[in-house]
Amino acid sequence: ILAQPNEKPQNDVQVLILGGGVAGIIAARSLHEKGIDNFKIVEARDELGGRMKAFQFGSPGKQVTLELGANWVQGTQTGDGPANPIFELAKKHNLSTQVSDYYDSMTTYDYTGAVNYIDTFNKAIDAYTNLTIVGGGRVPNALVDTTSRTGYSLVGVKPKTAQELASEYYLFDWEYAQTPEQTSWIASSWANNFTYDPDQGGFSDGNLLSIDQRGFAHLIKAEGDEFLKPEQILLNTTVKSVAYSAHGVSVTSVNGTKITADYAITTFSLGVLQNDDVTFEPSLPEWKQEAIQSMTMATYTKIFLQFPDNFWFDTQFALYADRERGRYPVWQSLDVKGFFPGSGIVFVTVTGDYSQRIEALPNSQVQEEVLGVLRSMYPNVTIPDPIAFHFPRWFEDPLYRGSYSNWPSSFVSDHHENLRATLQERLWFTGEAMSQKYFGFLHGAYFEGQATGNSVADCIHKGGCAGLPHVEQVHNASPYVL
Ligand SMILES: Cc1cc2nc3c(=O)[nH]c(=O)nc-3n(C[C@H](O)[C@H](O)[C@H](O)COP(=O)(O)OP(=O)(O)OC[C@H]3O[C@@H](n4cnc5c(N)ncnc54)[C@H](O)[C@@H]3O)c2cc1C
Repeated sequence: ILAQPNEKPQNDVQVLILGGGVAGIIAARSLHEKGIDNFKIVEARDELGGRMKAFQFGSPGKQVTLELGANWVQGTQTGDGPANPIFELAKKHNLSTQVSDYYDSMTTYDYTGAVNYIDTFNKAIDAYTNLTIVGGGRVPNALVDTTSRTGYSLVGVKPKTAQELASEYYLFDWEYAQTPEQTSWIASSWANNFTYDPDQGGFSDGNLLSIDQRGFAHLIKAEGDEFLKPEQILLNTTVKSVAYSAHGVSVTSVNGTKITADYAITTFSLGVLQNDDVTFEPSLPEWKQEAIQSMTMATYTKIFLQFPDNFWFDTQFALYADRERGRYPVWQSLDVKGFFPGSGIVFVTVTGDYSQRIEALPNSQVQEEVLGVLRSMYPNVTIPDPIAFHFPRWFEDPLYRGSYSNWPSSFVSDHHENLRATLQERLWFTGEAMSQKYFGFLHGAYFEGQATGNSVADCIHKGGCAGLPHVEQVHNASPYVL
């Protein structure tokens, strides 16, 4: 039977929220707060939280709950200034955290062993601060973006030695998960200033590490428990395709379930969108694809080791300067006061291309390389085999394809607008990668989820809306002329 021309098709729900991470849950909360409860969150995994993902680590009897993904509340609050909403959720849900002392609890090493180069390290802190101030200062003058490497050079910083390069790495790559060459000067300065610099509208320069044994994701799960009903959550359901038109959306899962809705909000990571892990019908327009492929999905990898006994530094952090920049550089002890004393756990972080490299290797080879670095750091200690060893492969994981987004200097404001833009007035895009000020961060996912949830609710209340606009073609400010 053909539908009558004016008959409005009945959809299963008003809004489908695709993905149950921070952005999805906060989008749902915003809908709920505006009186829209006819929504469903569709999540591939068996739990909510997304990239807030805990696991049990350690040999039997010595196990601790640690975080494979997000671990820090980055920027908290200064006085009664703006607060990081993740900090507020951590307080509200009594999350157990510890102050992470990035700058003053540091021991330095290079490939010859323990070497004190704290002076070099402190100079790198000043260089980075200067980089972000001058980078932010380009915005009011409408100066063109460049890479952060260009920025460093323009503020007179040209690291050369292994110790200088490791110090730079700690300030830069360890945050953005990519090199200064791969990263926008303006966008990285903004992300830094709006998060860490209260003088620029940021929260604070404090960082809290979650040590909560319910997992860091407890804060977002507990928030969800306050308003989500069981019928609003569909777990263990991997979305395969999303069909969209001016009349609504239809979502099909890998096991064939089909759900229709008036609106859909996708929260898939940038990596998932880039890799066609979910397909769209019709395929995404050229301007949307250009935006998706022009932003970068970076990777940040924590490699966990547990030893029978602690033989290492007694600070929270250690920096290792290899001959090769980015080779197992940032070490963090959890076997330290306030964290998990007696646990025998230490972890090392790699990022960017180095993360992709180790994901392609067998665990045994990565373990050997890491032990080799420890032997360089401690030439006089006989390093035993670890009793537990683990690292996640975020880049290979088809639900993420990396850890968080990073903004390259070729990604311009119009691309950013197009990344967020609505399709056919029905299909909305949100998540950390869509945040202009806080891409990469949990609070970026939060603010984007909130903004999208509010916009979709307003749209429904108005009986429809155009959604967020796009730019059909992204042009150079002044064209190339032959
Ligand atoms: C290793 C690592 C360290 C980090 N450290 C920090 C930190 O210390 N502090 C900080 O602020 N941020 C950190 N981040 C970033 C932070 O975790 C993210 O910005 C944030 O969690 C993103 O939330 P989201 O809702 O946008 O995306 P996601 O959490 O990715 O949510 C999307 C959801 O979609 C689901 N999904 C994907 N594909 C499908 C499909 N086909 N069908 C159904 N569901 C699907 C996923 O399972 C996921 O639950 C880190 C991330 C990683 C990976």
